[in-house]
Amino acid sequence: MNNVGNAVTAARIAPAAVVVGIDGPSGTGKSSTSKAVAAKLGLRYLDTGAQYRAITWWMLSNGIDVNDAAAVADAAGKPEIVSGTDPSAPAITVDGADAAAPIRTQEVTSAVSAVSAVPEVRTRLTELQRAIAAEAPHGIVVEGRDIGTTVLPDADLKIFLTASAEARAARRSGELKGKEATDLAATQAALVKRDAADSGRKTSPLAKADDAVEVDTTDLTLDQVIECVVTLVEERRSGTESA
Ligand SMILES: Nc1ncnc2c1ncn2[C@@H]1O[C@H](COP(=O)(O)OP(=O)(O)OP(=O)(O)O)[C@@H](O)[C@H]1O
Ligand SMILES: Nc1ccn([C@H]2C[C@H](O)[C@@H](COP(=O)(O)O)O2)c(=O)n1
Repeated sequence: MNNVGNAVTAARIAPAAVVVGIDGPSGTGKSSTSKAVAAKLGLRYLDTGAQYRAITWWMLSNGIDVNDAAAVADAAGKPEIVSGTDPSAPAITVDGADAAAPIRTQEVTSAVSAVSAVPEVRTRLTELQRAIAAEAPHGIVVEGRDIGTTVLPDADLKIFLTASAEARAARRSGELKGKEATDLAATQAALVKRDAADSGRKTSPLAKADDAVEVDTTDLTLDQVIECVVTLVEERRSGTESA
């Protein structure tokens, strides 16, 4: 076969790039599911929550009052945030410094909803997220709170994960065991409070897109959720699913 023939065959065989948005409240399994689905399907992966955490960490490290929306807005353009998109080794740097560990502290978790509610922060990160998604050669799984509604409204597939507050708190407590005291009721209260703040803000709140597929993960294992999403992506790619 000549070069033109090879190129035509390759184009027929290679699946088109696919863009998947996965949203949902905290602890529903977005990160675990997104990473696994991306790895299985050879797609890139973007954790937009890590970006909101990174900008929050920068604000705290630079003495910005995170409850002063005007101060946060003024500083929103200053930090340089770089996200890796390898699902097996997600990375994030702020001004060249590795931010993977510091963005997971309780201090950042408590402050992130206030910083995320500032429109200038959202505009900046939304632009960054769209640019990263546009550059993914075979497609990408992007997880967050507003991917289906705002960041990538034309995504090929939108998933909205849910789970009961009890199940989510139990999952989180399992993660914390041995590291911090695990008070299930306090963990659940903190989750519910952060969800309320994220759902209640004016600019691109946590919400299910009208055309998203809702998956309740309360009684599903992580493997079952991953399998479900992989099947939905494959159906979407082959055009066999009902719209
Ligand atoms: N279906 C499931 N069954 C049991 N445990 C799960 C399930 N899905 C995820 N988990 C576990 O729950 C914890 C939270 O999952 P994960 O971090 O993926 O959630 P998330 O939605 O990304 O949370 P956040 O928005 O707070 O980052 C992890 O320890 C993960 O292993
Ligand atoms: N698209 C997004 C992603 C995240 N956020 C905010 C709201 C969350 O509470 C916070 C941390 O996210 P997590 O690491 O828990 O996924 O970031 C948002 O507003 N929009």
